[in-house]
Amino acid sequence: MSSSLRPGPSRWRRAASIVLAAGWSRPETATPPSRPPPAEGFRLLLLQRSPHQGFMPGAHVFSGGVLDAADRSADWLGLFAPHHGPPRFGLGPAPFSHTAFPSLPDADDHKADNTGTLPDDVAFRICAVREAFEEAGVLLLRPRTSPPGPAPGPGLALEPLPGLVSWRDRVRQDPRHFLRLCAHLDCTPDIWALHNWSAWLTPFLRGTTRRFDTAFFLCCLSEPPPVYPDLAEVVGYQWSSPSEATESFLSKEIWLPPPQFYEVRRLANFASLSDLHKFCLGRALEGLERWLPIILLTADGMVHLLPGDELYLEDSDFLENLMSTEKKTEEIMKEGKQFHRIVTYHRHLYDIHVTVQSKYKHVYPKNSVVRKSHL
Ligand SMILES: CC(C)(COP(=O)(O)O)[C@@H](O)C(=O)NCCC(=O)NCCSC(=O)CC(=O)O
Ligand SMILES: Nc1ncnc2c1ncn2[C@@H]1O[C@H](COP(=O)(O)O)[C@@H](OP(=O)(O)O)[C@H]1O
Ligand SMILES: [Mg+2]
Repeated sequence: MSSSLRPGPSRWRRAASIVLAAGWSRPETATPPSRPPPAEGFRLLLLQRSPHQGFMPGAHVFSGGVLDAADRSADWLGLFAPHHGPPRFGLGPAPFSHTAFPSLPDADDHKADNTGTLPDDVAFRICAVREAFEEAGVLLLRPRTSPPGPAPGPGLALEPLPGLVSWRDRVRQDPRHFLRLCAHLDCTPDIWALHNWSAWLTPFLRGTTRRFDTAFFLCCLSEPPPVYPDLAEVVGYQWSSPSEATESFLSKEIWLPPPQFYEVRRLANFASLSDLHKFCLGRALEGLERWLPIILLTADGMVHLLPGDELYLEDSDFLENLMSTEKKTEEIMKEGKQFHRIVTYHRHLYDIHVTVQSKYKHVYPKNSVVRKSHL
């Protein structure tokens, strides 16, 4: 096995994303009769990125984007008062923090003076809520008069906003308008409905110039809100259960990047929205590991190695490196035992292998089995 070096540290963009899971009671008009109804009682919002995006063009992803200084502004304090404020804004005790591999060179927005700004736990949630509004027109807000603390069950998005298009244009042009929109509606971002779920670093691949350090939050809604793609960054959307999303991916209707595929498969462990919601509440204190996938190029494919896999090396050289081997993927798989990896055979065929125990009370996906007919 060899490693391949590329000069220069990447510029990391801190970002946030929401996995929006909604209960589903609509008639099954969208499911063709040839397909069985989905096994899971909830669906996930997948947004289709524009083919003109510089990063992951055309991919189906969860809504999300880069943290803006406006998401951390102390101007939010007045809106959260009087019920919520520093240090935790009603988010409950801080989750355990875990020794994180890798440590990153400071993100650009961290180099600025951070005094007087909101804590990360709040700012990333505001970012994720703002991006869901910008990209999908979904408003995850809560009236300022609501009782403090997290809601006991799945929530609801706000009704469609009169003047959506002009508000959205203003927010897209200047994210500071999002605070003004919230003040106008006498609401705050529903930060309490966003549960820590995962955190992914964009893996190193030759030619990848944009890399993200993304916090993924999970948000359960009792029913799917109307979605209005912005038709700029996002050109379409679908609500799919984990099994439907997997099927759409395998049948080449949609393309999912590996981390999003992993999350979809992980969510296939849950039979219902209430199970998923209870699970999120139950592990609120457990904290997260931020994962840097390391790419192993094989003679005929690519493997995304994840922490815990026997080939994964906690070596910061792999922030700017990949591994390569002259062996074929099948040979590499036969040689190993301790797996936490996504094997990519081709653009529309990934296989997840997990033989390690999950950490911090999270769930990992079940092994997925390659159908030889797809190879
Ligand atoms: C939400 C994003 C940060 C997008 O930000 P943008 O809307 O472009 O400002 C999105 O990049 C995201 O969800 N990132 C988290 C994980 C990630 O970076 N995934 C990319 C993986 S690419 C990959 O695995 C290599 C491949 O193409 O096979
Ligand atoms: N009409 C459009 N078509 C394609 N990409 C667009 C677009 N309008 C904005 N974008 C891109 O979407 C990204 C903004 O994403 P977000 O707000 O989710 O972080 C920016 O990419 P860059 O990050 O490359 O500048 C921006 O250039
Ligand atoms: Mg985006």
